[in-house]
Amino acid sequence: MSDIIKAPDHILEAGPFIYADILDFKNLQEIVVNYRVDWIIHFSALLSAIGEQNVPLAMRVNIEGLHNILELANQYKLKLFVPSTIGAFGPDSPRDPTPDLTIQRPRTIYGVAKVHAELLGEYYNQRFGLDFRSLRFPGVISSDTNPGGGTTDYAVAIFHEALKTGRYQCYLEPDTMLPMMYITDCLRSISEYMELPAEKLKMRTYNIHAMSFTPRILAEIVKRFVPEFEMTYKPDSRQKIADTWPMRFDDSRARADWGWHHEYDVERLCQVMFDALWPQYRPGKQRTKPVSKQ
Ligand SMILES: NC(=O)c1ccc[n+]([C@@H]2O[C@H](COP(=O)([O-])OP(=O)(O)OC[C@H]3O[C@@H](n4cnc5c(N)ncnc54)[C@H](O)[C@@H]3O)[C@@H](O)[C@H]2O)c1
Ligand SMILES: C[C@@H](O)[C@H](N)C(=O)O
Repeated sequence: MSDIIKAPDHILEAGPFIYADILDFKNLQEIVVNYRVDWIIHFSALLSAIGEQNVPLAMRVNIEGLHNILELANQYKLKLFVPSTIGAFGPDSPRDPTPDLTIQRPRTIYGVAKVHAELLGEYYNQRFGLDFRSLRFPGVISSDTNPGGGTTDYAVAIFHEALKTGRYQCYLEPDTMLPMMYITDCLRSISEYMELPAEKLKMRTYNIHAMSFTPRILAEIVKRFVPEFEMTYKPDSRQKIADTWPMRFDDSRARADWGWHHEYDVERLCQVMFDALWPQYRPGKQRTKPVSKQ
């Protein structure tokens, strides 16, 4: 694993970790040679909301960085995975559901860079035979890391705030529906997809889906675990982004072509998030049993 930031202890304990700046092509070459790299999983990016706050940096990291990674993968014949996103669609795309192949005119630099990555990766695949693979992910939810500056961050922050303060002020309107996925499904999708023989793939970029919910729906479930929880709403600039994104993803092609299936729905997601975060915020405090659905 690599990054330009210092890794927390649990990452250092999990395996080798090195500094790598995706904007430094020579250093990337050194790493590939010295560590005998044969696959690249290219996660580095500025997410949608933070990208709008610093467009020049987002262009460098998300576009120039991708160019380096593609060139590197092609030069050393590496297998390459680049995640895409619901953010690769825009207001002109069908939103409920959004199919794999449709109009893509995103309105964020993040989305524009992801469409660029999808197209360039597919071009390198056809032109040079590069084994480029991409999955378009919903908002990914995990208890391991803090939200990274995306439009879907509320669906992570809500769990921390519910346990920490019993309150959360949501920056999206209560009925804004977005596709989401639990991290375990996300990571499993990458490993299953990357292991597939190339002949199984009819496309190089697939939508994958797990669940869709609104802030209101999520707040109602959170309340079953933390009965005192209260959510208020104060939409900000992220609302404008969410309003242009898919509400539900049509992932039927991933399901048909290579057997994609999700295992976590919103109920199970809440269960695992509270299982993981409860001891951190309420150590020694008896876990309340979730109130069952009315
Ligand atoms: N989190 C989601 O909901 C989601 C959904 C769809 C797709 N994705 C994609 O998954 C990937 C990872 O997302 P995330 O949520 O972990 O984002 P994140 O913001 O948490 O992580 C991005 C990482 O990129 C690193 N980075 C920034 N500049 C760099 C540089 N010059 N060189 C090397 N590393 C650099 C940052 O230090 C950071 O650790 C992104 O490509 C994102 O588009 C994420
Ligand atoms: C959806 C995804 O790409 C990211 N979580 C964002 O909101 O920007």
